[in-house]
Amino acid sequence: MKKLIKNGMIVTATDAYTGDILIEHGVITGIGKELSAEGAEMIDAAGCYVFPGGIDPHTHLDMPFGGTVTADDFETGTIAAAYGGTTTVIDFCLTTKGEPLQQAVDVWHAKSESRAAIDYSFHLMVSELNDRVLAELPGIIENEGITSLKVFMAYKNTFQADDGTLFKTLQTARQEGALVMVHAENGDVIEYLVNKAIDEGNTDPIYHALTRPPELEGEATGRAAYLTELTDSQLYVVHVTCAEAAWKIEEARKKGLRVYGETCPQYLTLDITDLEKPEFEGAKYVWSPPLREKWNQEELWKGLWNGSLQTIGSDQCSFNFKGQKELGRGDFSKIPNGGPTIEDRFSVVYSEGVEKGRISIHKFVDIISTQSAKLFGLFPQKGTIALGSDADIVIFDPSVKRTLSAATHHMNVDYNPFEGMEVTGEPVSVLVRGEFVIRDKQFVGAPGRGQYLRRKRFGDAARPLPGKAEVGGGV
Ligand SMILES: NC(=O)NCCC(=O)O
Ligand SMILES: [Zn+2]
Ligand SMILES: [Zn+2]
Repeated sequence: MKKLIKNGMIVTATDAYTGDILIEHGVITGIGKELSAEGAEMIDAAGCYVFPGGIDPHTHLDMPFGGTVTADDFETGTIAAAYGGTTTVIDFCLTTKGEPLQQAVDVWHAKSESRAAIDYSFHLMVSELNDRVLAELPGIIENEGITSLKVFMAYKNTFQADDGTLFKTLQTARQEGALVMVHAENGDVIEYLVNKAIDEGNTDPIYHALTRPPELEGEATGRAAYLTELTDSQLYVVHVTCAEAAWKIEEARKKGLRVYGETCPQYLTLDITDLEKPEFEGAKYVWSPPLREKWNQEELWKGLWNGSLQTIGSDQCSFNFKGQKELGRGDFSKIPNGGPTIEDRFSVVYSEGVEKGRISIHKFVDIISTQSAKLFGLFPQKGTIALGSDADIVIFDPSVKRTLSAATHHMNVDYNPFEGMEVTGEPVSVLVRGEFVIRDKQFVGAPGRGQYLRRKRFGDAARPLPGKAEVGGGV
């Protein structure tokens, strides 16, 4: 059925104007003033912003980690994401050494296809790059449309790959048009510091942060950037937490390298003192890389504003406090790393960023949606409000004031790291491909309605040609 969203303030990464949006067959077919369309359902957006749906480029749903599995799967995670204004997620498909890549991808399809309530895609983890993987990878990129590869430089003895693997992944990505993503921390030195701390009886959650100092994130970020330069490839550094890493990305970009950075709402708002909360509550704030000293937050905001950081990922990786985070009582290294942030990513960044005057509303749209669509080969199908784009839309009321809490969130987890935070603004209704998923703050979608997205290769639209149908992927 046709829909007409009337009188909202339409905001993209570049424009803001009051107008109407016509939706037919899931895509935007009209944008203008005082549009009318026979038989269309009218949706009043007066007093609200009308944003492109949020794109979360970094989630871990239904993921095994640290001897347990994340509390949110593709059903609960994507429903919570939709409540929060996110209409697409890109999740990390894990691989293990020796396993055919297609088998790993099939496992991720099985986790998601009947469960996802919003659209989704996968990045592929590269744990080794031998002849077998080299032979299989081009087919996965082409057939699955998985055009981003993830290399962990930390988590020794589990996910960590060596520098040779990172180097070969960058080379392959250059040839195949893929974007290499790195978790940038020096895993070898961290392993040494963690063992030393435990041996010395330093087992509380705060030691998670103290054994992963910012220099080790900056060092790994710089190393990855040099390898990117050497291979003339492209690099995306996930979850940047600190000035040391942000400055390395800035330096690489000044050299003209294709190096990009993501940060997360938790690094913009929470800090290392949260790990000192009593009664083991500090475990709720264990992420890798860890929360940093507060002054880093303004450096991250500056990086977003000046363009050295491009995107905001949630790094959703939820574990219950009871029974999961508690696995690390008496040994911080056994606390499952990660937290529940998929739902509040959009509103925390809007409220702390736009409402507090740190970024413009266009920059907000850019970092919460548009840049992820561009970097990960989804633009302009996703990431903007334009003729022909999917009607992934958030109707957002900027006048609402509310308090974030586990008591009211929709994630399948028993705490919220932003508990008690006052935010301004709330997604009222959210549409994915023209269908309501959230209507008047209620979930009206269904698990399984989300579609898997095959993505374009990195930089495919660096120069779109007139007469060719497809554009997108350009940055
Ligand atoms: N970030 C985190 O602590 N957990 C999720 C896994 C990862 O992204 O490193
Ligand atoms: Zn990571
Ligand atoms: Zn992650």
